[in-house]
Amino acid sequence: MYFDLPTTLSYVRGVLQLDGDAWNSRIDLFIIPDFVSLAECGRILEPSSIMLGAQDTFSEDKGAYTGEVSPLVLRQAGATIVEIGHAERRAMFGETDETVANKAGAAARNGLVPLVCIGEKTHHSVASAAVGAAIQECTPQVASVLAAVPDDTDIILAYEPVWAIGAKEPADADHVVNVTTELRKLAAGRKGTTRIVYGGSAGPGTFAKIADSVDGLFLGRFAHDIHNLKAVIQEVGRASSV
Ligand SMILES: O=C(CO)COP(=O)(O)O
Repeated sequence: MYFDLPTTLSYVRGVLQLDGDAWNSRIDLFIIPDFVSLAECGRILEPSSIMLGAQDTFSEDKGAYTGEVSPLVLRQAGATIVEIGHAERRAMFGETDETVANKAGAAARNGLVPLVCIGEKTHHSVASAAVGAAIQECTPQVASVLAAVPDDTDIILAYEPVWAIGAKEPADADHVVNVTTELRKLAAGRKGTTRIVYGGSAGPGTFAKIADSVDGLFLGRFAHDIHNLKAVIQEVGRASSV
């Protein structure tokens, strides 16, 4: 909800026009606009390989759930990804691990890639304690989702420590590496791909330091400026080609 409708559409057109060499075929880019803008964004992005996502979904496909948004309709409207359980949904709208898991199952049932946000609420000042506490808090968030989706579903886990969202700086690289390395083990042996992206004040310089343990970034405010977005994509391209 940072953008209004015209701003979203002009932003998406701008991303489409980014220089062709801003990213290479090894980088997947997704944009996740609000529900109302989604279908029009899909039409704009159609000629490109940029993926479209929704910011939430309901857990049922059809029925008496006035005001909710069906994962079936999201798929029909052009979404291929759906974000679930963002920290704001959990904090302000009462979403629990169970709600999130049900939504992830609904996304998978409809052929959408669930992009599930996980992350600890607070940050301990002692680094070693912070890692252990984060793993403890995130483990049930991940486990409940893995139990709710078929084993061959491709999923994305967005590790977003709540305290690092909307902050001045991203989480410390060592913290991200240590936590995501452990969380990745929970998905070992799955048939589907499990990608982990980092979010929370991510920007220039964030990816290179954590590239060994994460597959990408989930950019918020920093990406609102297309030039910033382009700079980060180029940086990710450099870091992932070495
Ligand atoms: O919540 C986020 C992405 O979902 C991160 O937002 P910021 O990068 O603005 O902190």
